[in-house]
Amino acid sequence: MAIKLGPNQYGKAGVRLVTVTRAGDVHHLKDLTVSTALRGDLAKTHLTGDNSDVVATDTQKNTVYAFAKESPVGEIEDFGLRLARHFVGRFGQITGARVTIDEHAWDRITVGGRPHDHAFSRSSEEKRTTVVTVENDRAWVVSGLRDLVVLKSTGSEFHGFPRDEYTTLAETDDRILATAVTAQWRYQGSAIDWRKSFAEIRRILLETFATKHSLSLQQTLYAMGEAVLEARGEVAEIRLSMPNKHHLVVDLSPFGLTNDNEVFHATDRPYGLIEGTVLRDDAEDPGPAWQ
Ligand SMILES: O=c1[nH]c(=O)c2[nH]c(=O)[nH]c2[nH]1
Repeated sequence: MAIKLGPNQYGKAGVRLVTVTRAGDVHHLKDLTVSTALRGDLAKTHLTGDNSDVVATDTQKNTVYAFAKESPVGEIEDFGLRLARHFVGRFGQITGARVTIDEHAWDRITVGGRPHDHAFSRSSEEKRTTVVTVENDRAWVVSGLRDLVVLKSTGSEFHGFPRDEYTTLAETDDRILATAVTAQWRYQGSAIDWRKSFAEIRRILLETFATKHSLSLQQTLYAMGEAVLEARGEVAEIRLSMPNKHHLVVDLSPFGLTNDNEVFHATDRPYGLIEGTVLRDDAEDPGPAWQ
C-alpha cells in the first residue's frame, strides 16, 4: 500500500477589512471578510517541509490590505477577481485561487432627519457574498446573500402530508412563514454589472417570497429560484437554503382564552431545513467554483 497526498489548498481565512473612502466630509464605508485559498504544486511543503513554493498565508493577508489601498475595492466580485488573478499570475507554482468575500452592510445614522456623514449603524446580519475561483486563465463567480430574514403573517398553508403513528402536526391553511434565506447563484457570460445584478436578484427573491401563495416552503423555494432564472439571463443556477423558522400557535385554552392565529411561540430549534437548486438545463460549464 502506498500513501500519497490528495487534493490540498491553503490560505488565510477571515481577513477583516474595513475601508473608509472620503468624498470631502462624506465618508463611505466598506466592511468585508475575505478568505483566500491557493492551489498548485505544493507537495514539497507537505512531504518534506520545504517551503520554497509556499506563498505565506501572512503574505496573502497583506496582499488583501495592500490591494484595498492601491485601488478602490469596488464590487466584491471585482475585488475577488483582482486578488485571485494576482496570486495565479504572480506565482508560477500557484495554478488556482479561490477568494471568498462576505460584505457586511452598514446604514448611515439619521440625525435630525438627515443621513450622517460619518456615523453608521449595522443594518442587519444579512451579508452579500461572493466566491471567485481562478484556474490558470479562467474565472468563475458565484455570488449570493446570507441571512436575509423574512416573514409573512398569512398566505402560507401546509397540509396533505402523510400521517403515521408518529405524526402530531396539525394541518393548517393559514400559518406564519418565516425563514432566513441563504442564496448562491452561479454566473454565466461576461461583462456583468455585479451591483445591479445583486440588487435585482435580491428584489426578485423578496417579491416572490411575499407574493407567492405558499403550500409548502419547498414550493416557495422553487418559485423564488425560478423567478430569478426567468428574469436574469446572467444566472445559470441558483441554490437556496431556507430554514423553516416555525411559529407555533400557543394553546391558551388553559386560561379560558381562544387563539385565532394571534399569539405565537417563535421557536429557534429544531427547525426544518429546506434546500434546493434551480437551474437551466443548458447552463455553461460550472467549473470548480461550484461543488
Ligand atoms: O413548508 C413546510 N415543509 C415541510 O416539509 C414541513 N414539515 C413540517 O413539519 N412543516 C413543514 N412545512
